[in-house]
Amino acid sequence: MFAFTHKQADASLCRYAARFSAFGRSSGKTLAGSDSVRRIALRSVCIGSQDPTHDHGFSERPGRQSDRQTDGMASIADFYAGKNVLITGATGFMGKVLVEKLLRSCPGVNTLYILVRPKAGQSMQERVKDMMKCKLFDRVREDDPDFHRKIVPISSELMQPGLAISPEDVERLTACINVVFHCAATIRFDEPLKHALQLNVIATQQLLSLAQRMEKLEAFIHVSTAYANCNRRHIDEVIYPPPVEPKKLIDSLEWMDDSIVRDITPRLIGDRPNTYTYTKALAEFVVQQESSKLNIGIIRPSIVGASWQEPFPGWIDNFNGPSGVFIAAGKGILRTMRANNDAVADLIPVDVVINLTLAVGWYTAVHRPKSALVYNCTTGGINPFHWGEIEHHVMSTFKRNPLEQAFRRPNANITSNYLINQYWILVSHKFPALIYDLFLRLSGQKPQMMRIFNRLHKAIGLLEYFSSQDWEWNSENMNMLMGQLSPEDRKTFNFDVRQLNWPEYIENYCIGTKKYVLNEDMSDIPAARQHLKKLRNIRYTFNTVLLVFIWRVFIARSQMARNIWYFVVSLCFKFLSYFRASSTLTA
Ligand SMILES: CCCCCCCCCCCCCCCCCCCC(=O)SCCNC(=O)CCNC(=O)[C@H](O)C(C)(C)COP(=O)(O)OP(=O)(O)OC[C@H]1O[C@@H](n2cnc3c(N)ncnc32)[C@H](O)[C@@H]1OP(=O)(O)O
Ligand SMILES: NC(=O)C1=CN([C@@H]2O[C@H](COP(=O)(O)OP(=O)(O)OC[C@H]3O[C@@H](n4cnc5c(N)ncnc54)[C@H](OP(=O)(O)O)[C@@H]3O)[C@@H](O)[C@H]2O)C=CC1
Repeated sequence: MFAFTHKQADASLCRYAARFSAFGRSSGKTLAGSDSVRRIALRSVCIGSQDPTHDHGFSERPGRQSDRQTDGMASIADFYAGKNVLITGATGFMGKVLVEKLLRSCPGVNTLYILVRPKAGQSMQERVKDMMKCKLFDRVREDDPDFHRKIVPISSELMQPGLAISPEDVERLTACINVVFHCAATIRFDEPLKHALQLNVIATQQLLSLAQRMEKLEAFIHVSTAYANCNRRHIDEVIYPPPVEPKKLIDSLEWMDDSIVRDITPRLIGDRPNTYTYTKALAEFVVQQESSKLNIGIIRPSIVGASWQEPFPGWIDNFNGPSGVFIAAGKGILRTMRANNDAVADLIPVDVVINLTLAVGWYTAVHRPKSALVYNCTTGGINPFHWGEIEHHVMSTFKRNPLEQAFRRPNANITSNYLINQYWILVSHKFPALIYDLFLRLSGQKPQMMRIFNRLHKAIGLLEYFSSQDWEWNSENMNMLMGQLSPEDRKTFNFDVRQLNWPEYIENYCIGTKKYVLNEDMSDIPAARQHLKKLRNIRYTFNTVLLVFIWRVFIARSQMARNIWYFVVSLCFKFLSYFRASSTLTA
């Protein structure tokens, strides 16, 4: 808990943020990367931590709400009616689905304030305009063509002190916001620690400080990840002690230059696979520290995939997690990957996560649990499906609905054996890439396949940790919440994954990657099939040429190879004659 006032907290966080922004520019003035410095650095940040908290009591928090609703069974849409909602990460994958669902299923919602930054040469307004044109919003557009009037973008760069929100906007938000959904984060697995800390932890801290100043705030919902504690096998709905006290880490990294931080990062993150899961765990702790002052809910989704039902099946807009793997396999580029066939593939559809998130917003505001409630949002313990089954359904879907301009016919296999995987990487990835690049060179083009494979191997390498083992998540709070919903809300905000039909979901997911990520037209499938036939003919021709070449090099030149060849051929011939004779006899 912070022992100082909100204003002081803000000032101190702004200082951290300002110092962090200066890090990249200050490398010349900081200490050199000697071993002793690294040791001191590590010692200064590795400290003991607290006990887990799991308090399900409910409390009154005086002075937080002006127009509180107390009827636990009131509908979720009714709760959001007239409310002002603040959303971070609204331009991201999950944020967009959250905005869409709020507009569609809670038509009475007053205003959605979304924190957006200018990016890639586009102003904040242009980005929001583009976002609202997205196909995802088709159903909302049909219901209310004027829906954009409810969306108010607020310029904000979360990496900056005070989140770079103007004083006028701060005033506006603190006066009217009822519910906050914090979705923004860097989800890259290779993010430098300082950057991940700045966005996932410090920005969260700053948002919490802002939230404390919101006069009408009823709930603060933080989106975490089920893998924040992936160093444990069994994960309960509690906030585990952080690997390090966030404030100490922030203070310690302050004086280190980027190269030292890079060197000590593996020691700091310890048994976590990347800076993403590490900083998300720290963020949970930071959020928990505010739970005596705010009504807080924490959602922990596992691997978020395409939509299951809403607004339509298979909606997806990025290459993250399994989507990139499915696409690479469908394009015939990815042929092998390390994954455990029998491990649970804990995918969760994005619409399920968003339905749960909105329900948690409602429940947290209405019931005000005494401490932050954590909701593990996973499928493995309820309706398990395995990577081996996923492989089968992905391959079968892409064979029936091929992607355009595939590199080879889709035929990917997963294996948990390192050596077998390395063998197939050599034979099925590197060798064809070399041949293709040779062909490109000879035809006067720039070679590119080897570069693509190197990037693919880097990406796959970062995912293997998650596809090679499984975890057990307790999801009591998700079940408890389901029991709290009215039958109507259970339908409108469905997060009951027992009803999920995996083969159908995976098929829609793969088709979704084709339609919405690659923007391919379903009417071009016959041409894509023709292309696969052409690839099959190229393969047959290539194999025949290879066989003739081997025959010329070895068989025609060596008596011993010729003898072995005749022996094998006569053996085959004898077998054939034997089977033909025995089948004639039985007939
Ligand atoms: C064998 C086949 C059968 C299938 C069955 C088996 C499947 C096993 C699948 C296993 C999946 C396991 C997934 C586990 C995930 C655990 C998740 C934990 C949950 C979470 O909380 S967070 C969400 C997950 N986060 C991520 O997935 C992020 C991972 N990505 C990264 O960290 C970086 O993107 C990466 C991989 C380091 C690459 O970085 P970089 O090289 O810098 O590239 P960019 O990201 O900048 O992308 C550049 C450009 O390329 C496009 N892109 C990215 N990936 C692909 C791809 N696979 N194919 C084609 N194109 C791709 C990307 O969109 C960018 O395009 P722009 O136009 O935007 O420039
Ligand atoms: N996808 C998944 O599989 C899972 C995701 N999660 C969690 O869900 C949340 C949302 O993830 P997802 O939607 O997939 O992620 P995305 O990467 O799609 O979206 C991230 C969002 O954060 C915003 N953001 C990032 N950096 C900044 C910044 N410096 N200033 C302002 N905004 C910024 C992005 O804005 P911009 O468009 O400007 O970049 C974007 O809106 C995250 O908290 C993530 O940890 C949890 C489990 C699984």
